[in-house]
Amino acid sequence: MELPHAQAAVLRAASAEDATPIDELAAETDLPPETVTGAAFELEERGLVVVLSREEESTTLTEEGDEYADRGLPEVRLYEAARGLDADPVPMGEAIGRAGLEGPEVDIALSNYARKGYGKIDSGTVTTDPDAVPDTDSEAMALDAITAGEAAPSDEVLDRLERRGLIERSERTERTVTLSDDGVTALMEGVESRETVGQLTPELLASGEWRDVEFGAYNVEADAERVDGGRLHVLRETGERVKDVLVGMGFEEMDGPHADADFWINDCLFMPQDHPARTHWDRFALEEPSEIDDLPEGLVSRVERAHREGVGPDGDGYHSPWDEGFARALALRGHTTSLTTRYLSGTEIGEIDPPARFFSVEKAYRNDTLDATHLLEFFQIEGWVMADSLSVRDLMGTFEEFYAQFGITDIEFKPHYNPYTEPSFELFGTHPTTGELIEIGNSGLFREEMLEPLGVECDVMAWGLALERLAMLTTGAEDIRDLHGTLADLDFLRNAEVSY
Ligand SMILES: N[C@@H](Cc1ccccc1)C(=O)O
Repeated sequence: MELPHAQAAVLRAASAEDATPIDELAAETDLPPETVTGAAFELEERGLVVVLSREEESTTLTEEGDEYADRGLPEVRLYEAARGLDADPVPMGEAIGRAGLEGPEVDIALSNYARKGYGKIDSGTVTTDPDAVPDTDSEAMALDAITAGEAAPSDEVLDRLERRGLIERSERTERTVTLSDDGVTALMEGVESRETVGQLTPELLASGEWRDVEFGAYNVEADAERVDGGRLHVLRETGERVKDVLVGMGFEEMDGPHADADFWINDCLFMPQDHPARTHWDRFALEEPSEIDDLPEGLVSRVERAHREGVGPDGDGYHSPWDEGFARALALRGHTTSLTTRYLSGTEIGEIDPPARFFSVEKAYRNDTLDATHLLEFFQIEGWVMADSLSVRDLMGTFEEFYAQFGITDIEFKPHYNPYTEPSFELFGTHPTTGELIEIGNSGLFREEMLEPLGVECDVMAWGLALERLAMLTTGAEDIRDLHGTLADLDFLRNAEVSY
């Protein structure tokens, strides 16, 4: 039988008794592993070998892990150094010096010391717990086992080492090749190798040689090196997708300033000036410039009147002070509803007649406490629909249609309160992995006290949805900080898929 060179070599190197790993065949045939894999699959297609694939998890030490495997974990070294000194408690500086800890190792030692029960660190001194046994430190033992290529330690220890950046775990496909009966027969009858050409070159073309050579087939299943090229950030990708969906639903995009007057951010929304969200605690005020130059005069007095007296014959205002200076103050917008008030007032693109639909996917800024579901700046999916007659059913139907585009069909609504909408609803979605209900948005029908001063005479339903929360539902991220910011998980960002 005549076979291309690589296939003939692999066939000769394979055995009928043992399953030989690709790496071994590569070493034996002096061919690159990708070529061996390709040849093995082609031989399997001819029925001459059997290729078995198995997923293997491999663990390797990082540079830092390697160093600790060699010199000991910083916290263990600190414990041993402190034990060796004749005092208890030991002055910290002395223990650190004796342990030979330098630079970042000092913090690493201190932060793991108490966690592992080696003793206490208190006002510049170190105490040692006489019962601690650093010789059996599970992390140190795991580092040793990995170095020696011994059986994998428990997942829990591996997780901790991975979080400390001491190991890297990766999955690879391990393939083995075994001769089939037909393969053995072919070898006994004799196999000759024939050269094949892997790549068409300008020389082959120019010389006309391409007419006579035999080209090797492409193997699209061969293992290839993984290359992490650049890609759009999941949030950006989700945002782009949201825009496409909304444009598809007939919405037009709004645009406007990130730093804006409180007038547009709050006063036009019938937010009383003494509302708790308007204190300096919650907003990022601008120092320079601190005030907007121009506000539309007529609108300012209509808004002031609504705040003081309410709207309509039975209207009632807030009976609280209203000050134009307060309305002029500039801040980073705490919600993108400032774009909605600008557009509804007619100052951006002129009067808007019903029916109309507008949206934005833009940043908002709040002085919140950072946690798994809150960031200081985040993207809001703002939107509103203006029509002659709208009901809560229209609002719910719009959300159902919107979220269904992302595969989310189980949103829940909860009655809520906003000074500018009546009725108001909060939206919740179920997290795909934790099963927890998370808040994904806020919505309602704008009330008269807001619409009348803006000169809007028909119904408007509106909402602000959190883009990050939508991304958490579609990607399964459990912590918003995995998506965005200094703690973002690169692996997650490389692999996350935006599902819809
Ligand atoms: N501005 C609200 C969202 C919202 C917009 C419009 C109407 C109702 C609610 C928020 O940030 O939570």
